[in-house]
Amino acid sequence: MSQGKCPVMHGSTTESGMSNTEWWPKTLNLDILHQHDTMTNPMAADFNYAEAVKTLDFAALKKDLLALMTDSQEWWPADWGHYGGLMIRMTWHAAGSYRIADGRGGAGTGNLRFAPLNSWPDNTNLDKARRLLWPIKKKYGNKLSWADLIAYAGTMAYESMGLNTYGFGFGREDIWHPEKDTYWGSEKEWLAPSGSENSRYSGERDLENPLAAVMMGLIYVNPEGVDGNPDPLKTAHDVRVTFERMAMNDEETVALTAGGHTVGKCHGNGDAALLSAEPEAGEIEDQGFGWLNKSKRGIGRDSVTSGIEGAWTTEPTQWDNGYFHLLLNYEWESKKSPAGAWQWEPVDVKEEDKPADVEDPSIRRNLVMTDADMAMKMDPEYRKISERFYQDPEYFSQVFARAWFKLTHRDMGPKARYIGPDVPQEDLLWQDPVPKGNTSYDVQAVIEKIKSSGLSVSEMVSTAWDSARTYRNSDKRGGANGARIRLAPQKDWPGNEPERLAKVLSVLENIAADTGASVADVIVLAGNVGVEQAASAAGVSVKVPFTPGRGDASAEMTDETSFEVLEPLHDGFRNWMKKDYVVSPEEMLLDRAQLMGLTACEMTALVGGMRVLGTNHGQSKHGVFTDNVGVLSNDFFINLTDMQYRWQPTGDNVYDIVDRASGAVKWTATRVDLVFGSNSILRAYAEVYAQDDNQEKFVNDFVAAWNKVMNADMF
Ligand code: HEM
Repeated sequence: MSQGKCPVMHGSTTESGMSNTEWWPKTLNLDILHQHDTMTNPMAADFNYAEAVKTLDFAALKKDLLALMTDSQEWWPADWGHYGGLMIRMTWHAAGSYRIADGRGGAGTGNLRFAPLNSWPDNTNLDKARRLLWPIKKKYGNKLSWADLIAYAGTMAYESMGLNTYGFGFGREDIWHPEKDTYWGSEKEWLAPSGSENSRYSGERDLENPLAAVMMGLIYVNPEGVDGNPDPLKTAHDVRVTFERMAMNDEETVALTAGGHTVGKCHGNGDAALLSAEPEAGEIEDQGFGWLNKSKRGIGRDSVTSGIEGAWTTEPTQWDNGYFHLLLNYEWESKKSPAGAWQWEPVDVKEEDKPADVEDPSIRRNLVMTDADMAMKMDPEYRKISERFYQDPEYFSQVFARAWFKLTHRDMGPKARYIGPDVPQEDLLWQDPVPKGNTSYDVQAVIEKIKSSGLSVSEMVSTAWDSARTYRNSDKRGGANGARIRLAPQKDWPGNEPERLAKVLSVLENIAADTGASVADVIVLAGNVGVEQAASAAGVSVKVPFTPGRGDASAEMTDETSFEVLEPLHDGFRNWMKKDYVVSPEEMLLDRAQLMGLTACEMTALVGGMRVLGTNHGQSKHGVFTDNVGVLSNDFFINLTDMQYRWQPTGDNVYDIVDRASGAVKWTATRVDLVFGSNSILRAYAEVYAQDDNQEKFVNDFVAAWNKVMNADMF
């Protein structure tokens, strides 16, 4: 070893150097399909959180949390002796990263513990909130996930401050490493203003999808104003866009903002430059704490979080109607906080309206509003709602309690996943309710009727696939349960081939009516029958497992608009793309596979099977490189890896498969097909399936992956 070289091998142990995706930025990042597996999970493989949490002593937990709220600790004292504001902000920031476009983000996984969220500028000092909760987490152990505790703490904070909350469902299972699939934006700088490099904005302030926050490192809008310039009307635009992307309408938005800021305060009584780095960049001796003020006191009345300073209401530890009273009755002027941030302060404020200092009740402090709060007064629509809430505090409390419940549960999916004594009885439209389905019909009789219905393998398999493929693991929405493929808007989506769909559905609906099975079950059963027939044609006898019990949702149970985000704009499994997108078709395939909870291997088996089953959208001739459509053979992989052929681009993501010897065009393929031959990892899988003795393995793997898709939403 030459002198001066480090004796420790770099790479595997100490630093990662350049990753493959950095060397070759266009390479597919298959890692997104291999997250949260048993190797990263400290719990035993048979640990089932949903079962464990059922054994939690819910009453004791509630009591402990209520006690914690007013048990101020010297290392991070509670403002006015109450941690409610801090806990609520933590819960809101955990839940508020949810966005409807891809269902990612949200409080459902406990991702606030990990980068980047644990270190986002907007999440400053929420590390303190989690450390305050640690004794409770430690006490209840594996029966209580961090994700549930983070969501519940804010809810209990509201209870402790006098709000009658709407309910709570447990059941959020923790992840153990940061999510690799969530796109938070392309900017390379925290809080980069719009218009800077890789900006998320284009045109007339059009926010890139699926993003829902206006800046890298914020949950929603900039509290000082758009790009830091106070202007409540401009901020109103940002608030509306971002809250809509969190599934909130105007009324819910006003309720949440006002209800959030009815309690707690902003922290900016000091110099933000004195704070240490965020947790992920902190010194080792800080032990995961960030934003420490090591040179000055930096706690209590001297703490700095957002840089804005002051409380919104006179009694910030009580649930009351003070927010609207003050917002609507005072004139507000824009001022700078001690930390130099823009904020709004009341003109000629009455002494009795001023809140007390957080440490010394004999001192009175000034009130404050952020630019977003001012939007609740200045935007005409928001103002109408604010005035109604001001006039009717009881109505405000009810709307807020429901919106808070939605905020903290929206990414949990169906109500069947909620656990605990406080789950509300009522079915809510945003939960996409599905009635319980019949389980006592004669499954074999249904199968026989399907077999003699005259439907082709392609028709049965495509319909079942289309019914199930809307499922996304991110927020557990969509899927075959409910048979919403019969209803608007799904039945009319071009990706569902409405004409073919209507024909197949009319046959399957009759079978459902004759047998007592739900249409949802019959759709899946027909798909299974198609797969079994195609496997048998390939000489492999398989029985696709089936569990009955799906229900049929009605149009009244379906919020059409909210289903629009589930429309597949690309489905690489059916070789379909609605239009050209910025990202490549193969990246969209990966995105869909990730949302469906598939591994790269399962994705490969499914694509290979779907191609030979004749399920390409509109029976497109591209991608079907077999002479035996409808037979579940491994032909796709055999032909893909056969050096007898070469692949020639012909434009529009389409390729000719040319016989090298004769020069004849044998079949045609798409980019998505070719990725299974070109990407080194996917090719490795394709080679497995192309091997001479692996036809049966291929069928079994296809069936297992198929079954996973068909049952993904059975909770
Ligand atoms: C319109 C978007 C919103 C903006 C721009 C915004 C902005 C802010 C800012 C700047 C702070 C001060 C943080 C600090 O310095 O400690 C804050 C605190 C807080 N926010 Fe919001 N917020 C918004 C919406 C919400 C919502 C929807 C909720 C909950 C439903 C909420 C609940 C709270 C609470 C409870 C605090 C007090 C934290 C404490 O007392 O430590 N906010 N917010």
